Parts: sequence; C-alpha cells; structure tokens
Amino acid sequence: MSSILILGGAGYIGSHTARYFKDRGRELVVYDNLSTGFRDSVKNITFVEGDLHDTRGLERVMERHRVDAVIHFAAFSQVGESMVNPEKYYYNNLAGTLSVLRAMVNQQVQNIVFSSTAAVYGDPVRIPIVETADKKPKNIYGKTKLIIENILKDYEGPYGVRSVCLRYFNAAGAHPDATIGESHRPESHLIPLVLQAALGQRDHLDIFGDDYETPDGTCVRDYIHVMDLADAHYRALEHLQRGGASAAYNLGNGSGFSVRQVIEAARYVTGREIRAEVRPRRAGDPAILIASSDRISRELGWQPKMPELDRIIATAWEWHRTHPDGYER
Ligand SMILES: NC(=O)c1ccc[n+]([C@@H]2O[C@H](COP(=O)([O-])OP(=O)(O)OC[C@H]3O[C@@H](n4cnc5c(N)ncnc54)[C@H](O)[C@@H]3O)[C@@H](O)[C@H]2O)c1
Ligand SMILES: O=c1ccn([C@@H]2O[C@H](COP(=O)(O)OP(=O)(O)O[C@H]3O[C@H](CO)[C@@H](O)[C@H](O)[C@H]3O)[C@@H](O)[C@H]2O)c(=O)[nH]1
Repeated sequence: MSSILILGGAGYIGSHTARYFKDRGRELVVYDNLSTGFRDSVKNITFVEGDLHDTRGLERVMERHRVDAVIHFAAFSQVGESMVNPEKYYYNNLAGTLSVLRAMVNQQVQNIVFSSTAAVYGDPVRIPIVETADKKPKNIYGKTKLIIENILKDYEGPYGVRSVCLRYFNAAGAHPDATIGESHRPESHLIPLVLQAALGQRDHLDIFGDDYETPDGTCVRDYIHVMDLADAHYRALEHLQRGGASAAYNLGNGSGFSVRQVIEAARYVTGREIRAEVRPRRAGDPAILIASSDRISRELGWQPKMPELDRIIATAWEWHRTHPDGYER
C-alpha cells in the first residue's frame, strides 16, 4: 500500500495533521529532524529521524514506504527571528525544500501539499485577503515561503509535480483530547505565551506595539484552529490524489482579533490574572491579517468547525494546563 510522507510531522501543526490522517486509516510516515519538534507528539506513528537536506535519506524513505504524496511542514517559522538571521531561514526553508523536490523528482512522487503562510502577502491593501492579492512579504520568513510557492509552479510542467499551497493565518489551539498541543522552545507565539502567563510561568506578556492603525493599536490576526488546518490538509491531499489541479488556498476564520482581545479572551477562559506590558513593535509585523477562505470552501468544501476564539483558546488551555512543561525532550 502506498503512503504519505509527512515532513516536519513532529512539529505543532504536523503532529495534529498526522493524527488526523492516522485516525482516518491513512498510511503515513513522519520524517523530522526534531530541531523544533518532539518525538512524543507522534507516538504510535511510523517515524524516521532525518533532515530535509539529506536528499538520499528522503529518497530511501520514499522508496521503502512507497510514498505517493508529500505533506511538507518542515521549516523555521518565526517572523522576528527571520529578520535577524535570514541565512538560517534561506538555508533551511529554501535549500531544504529544493532537496525535497529533488528527491520527489528522482522518485517520481508527484503530489505535494505545502505549508505556506499569510506572511506572503505583507501589508494587505484590502481586508479580508483573497488569494489573488499582491504578495509583498515584509519579512524574510514570508519571502522564503513565496519563493517556494513560485518554484513549485515551475516543477509542474517538466516533472509533473502538482501542488496545493495552504496559506495558513495564525494556527492555534490543541487536539480536543489534549494529548498533543502547541510547544515551541523557546516559545514565541502569542497564545501559548499568554497561557504561560496565566499559569504563572511568566510574570507578564509583552505586547509588541500599541501604536498600529487598528482599533486598540495592537496587531490584529486571524486565529485558526489546528484541527481545522488538519482537515484542510486532508481535503487538499484527496484533491491532488483525485488528479485535481495545483492551487493555493488561504486558511483562516475571516475574523480578526487584536493582541489585547486575545489576552482578554484568555483571562475569561482561564479565570486567571494575566499581566501585560507594552513594548516597542517587533520588526516585520503587518498591522492586520485577516483571511478570506472562500476559495477553499468553494473548491474543496472546507469549513472551520471551531471558529470561535474562546473555544480555540479553551483547547489550548486544556493542553497547557495538563502539560505545563510541554513534551519531554
Ligand atoms: N504556526 C503557525 O501559525 C503557522 C502559520 C503559517 C504557516 N506555518 C507553517 O507551518 C509549518 C509548521 O509550523 P509549526 O508551527 O507546526 O512549526 P514547528 O516548528 O512546530 O514544526 C516544524 C517541524 O519541522 C521540523 N523541521 C524543521 N526543519 C527541518 C529540517 N531541516 N529537516 C527535518 N525536519 C525539520 C521541526 O523539527 C518541526 O518538527 C511551517 O512550515 C510553518 O512555516 C505555521
Ligand atoms: O509576546 C508576544 C508575541 C506576539 N505578539 C504579537 O502577537 C501577534 C501574533 O504573533 P505570533 O503568535 O508570533 O504570530 P505571527 O507573527 O503573526 O506569525 C504566525 O502567523 C503567521 C501567519 O499569519 C505564520 O506564518 C507564522 O509562522 C506564525 O508564527 C503579532 O502581532 C505579534 O507582534 C505580542 O504582542 N507579544
């Protein structure tokens, strides 16, 4: 039986997606170098430790597991860090993906679902953002993802590689059974940081700028539940395996919440005190990112099942509360 290769499947979104596929009886193998991921996030799932840059290693896995499709999550993904260390991002995200594509071409694997991002758009001219909007990334991280999207288009004609690029807005939440959840070390994402403050693991949360042109001056983002993202990957892969055309889709809930609103919602959900202090802006942050996900709803029938911010935060809280130290290393 053929299987799906999940690159970066031991990370936050990858592990939830791997679980979602496994629960639906799909054969899969996770390949990850554990640089930011955790072996314990993919218990009971076939796992190979390896690096994207090891083309031959990837080819061996593709051969051995009869891989006919790749879902590619493996990347570095911190906006702020990409601005101070661009080389780290170009080398891992871009050079790493070229190695994946070489292995796919050599092994004639022709379907790929790629983790792209809202960061490809930069400062949007219109809200909500549609897929055809201008793409002028404001940070190096977004640039690496946009370059890869363009490279993928060039691999279709000559090599027959069809791709779906999923441009997620801000992934959040945890599996409803709270056995897996979000864990980055060091943590840089807003919701886990807010919940760490609620747990008393941090004294307060830094708000990066309150002088943006938004209703309360803090940045607005579109938070999307990680299980809704997993479902979108499932649909995207089925689409490719049915012979569907290459495409790019936004994934968000279509509503934006400011940093202050997220903190307020977390206070409500947790019932805990959360202190916050305003700091200067973080480099590379657009003021507002809100998705239109109409295209994926129309073409793949995707609809978010957990769009409410309080519920998203409640699932994250259940994970953080029961796993205050995250996964074991
Ligand atoms: N978290 C978000 O809000 C968000 C939003 C938009 C896009 N994305 C994209 O989604 C993907 C997953 O994000 P995440 O939040 O789950 O990140 P994550 O850091 O939790 O997961 C990334 C995984 O890739 C692995 N990895 C990284 N470089 C590798 C390499 N060279 N070889 C093998 N494995 C490697 C890491 O060990 C980790 O398990 C990334 O591509 C990210 O850019 C994330
Ligand atoms: O301690 C913190 C951390 C974050 N923020 C702000 O909170 C918002 C969300 O930040 P974060 O959780 O770091 O996410 P983003 O920088 O928006 O990036 C996420 O969302 C992008 C898509 O929108 C993805 O591409 C990235 O991979 C993913 O990390 C931003 O305005 C940050 O400035 C703070 O004010 N204080």
